[in-house]
Amino acid sequence: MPILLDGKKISSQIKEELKAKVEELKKEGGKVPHLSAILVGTDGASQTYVEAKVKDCQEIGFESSKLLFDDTISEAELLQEVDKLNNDDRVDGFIVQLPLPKHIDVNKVLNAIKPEKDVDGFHPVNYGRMASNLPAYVPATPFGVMELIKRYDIQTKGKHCVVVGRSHIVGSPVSILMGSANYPGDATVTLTHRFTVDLAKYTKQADILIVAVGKPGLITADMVKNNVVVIDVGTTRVSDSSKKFGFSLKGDVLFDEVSKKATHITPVPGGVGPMTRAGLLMNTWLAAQKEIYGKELV
Ligand SMILES: Nc1nc(=O)c2c([nH]1)NC[C@@H]1CN(c3ccc(C(=O)N[C@@H](CCC(=O)O)C(=O)O)cc3)C=[N+]21
Repeated sequence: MPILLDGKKISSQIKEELKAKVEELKKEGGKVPHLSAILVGTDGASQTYVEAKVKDCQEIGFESSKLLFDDTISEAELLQEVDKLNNDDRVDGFIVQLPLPKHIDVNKVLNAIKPEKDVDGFHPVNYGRMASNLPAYVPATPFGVMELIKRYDIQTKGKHCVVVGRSHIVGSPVSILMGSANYPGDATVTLTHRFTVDLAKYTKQADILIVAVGKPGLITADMVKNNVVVIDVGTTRVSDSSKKFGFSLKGDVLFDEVSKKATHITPVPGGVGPMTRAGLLMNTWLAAQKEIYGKELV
């Protein structure tokens, strides 16, 4: 049986570590980190995620706040709210929960966030710094993937890492990080996406397979080789009447069959999802300590 990459356990460890740091900081009379979230509309998954973030903050002693807006809010009004948070000294970092309603230009909103407070790491300045191997906020999900690899001591140097999905939030940054001159990194990276012809041809070559598409069951056992490390970033809600809330979470990988060939694999739920939340907390800590931007000119 493969080793389960237990994101729930590792994220709890990270939260304990941050909690200890907050307690230390309080003793020294320092300012407690404050994370804020903007949520537009009533998308179920987004609400759940923002609630979870508030709970995480409470658990480790961070301050948090959420700003809720109707999905009729105009782009101009939302940009004003972003600016308020940019200029609010009490707030160390904030996120604008995605997706946004169609009438709002996502890039305009993300670009309006001060890079110093962009704890999601979605601003082009943070993306560019990350790609240049400069201090930057790494987006929460890529952070979670890297941290799982690190804490399970998985070797990446010289390995063939195949990434499926090229989103700006997961696939692209993960491919940059895995190919970078760091640990985790130093891998040979293949980035595949919706126009890749014969996906299986590539996934079969993977020593490390990272899948971030959002299509349940995309990766089957015949698409991987033996002894592969599998990281499944997909968390799609699929209706399931046997479940309390009427849905279950499904990854992009058919866990039961693929796990038979893997040395390490993430479960869904309980894999990358909780690590994403830990990544956001970590970035908020870095923002409050001014670790990324405080000590140099941007
Ligand atoms: N500005 C912004 N930043 C984000 O980071 C962001 C976003 N918008 N929009 C939506 C996606 C999705 N996302 C998840 C976070 C945690 C879990 C998570 O904790 N999942 C748990 C299960 C949670 C449950 O039971 O529903 C798990 O996989 O075990 C999942 C998905 C963050 N996102």
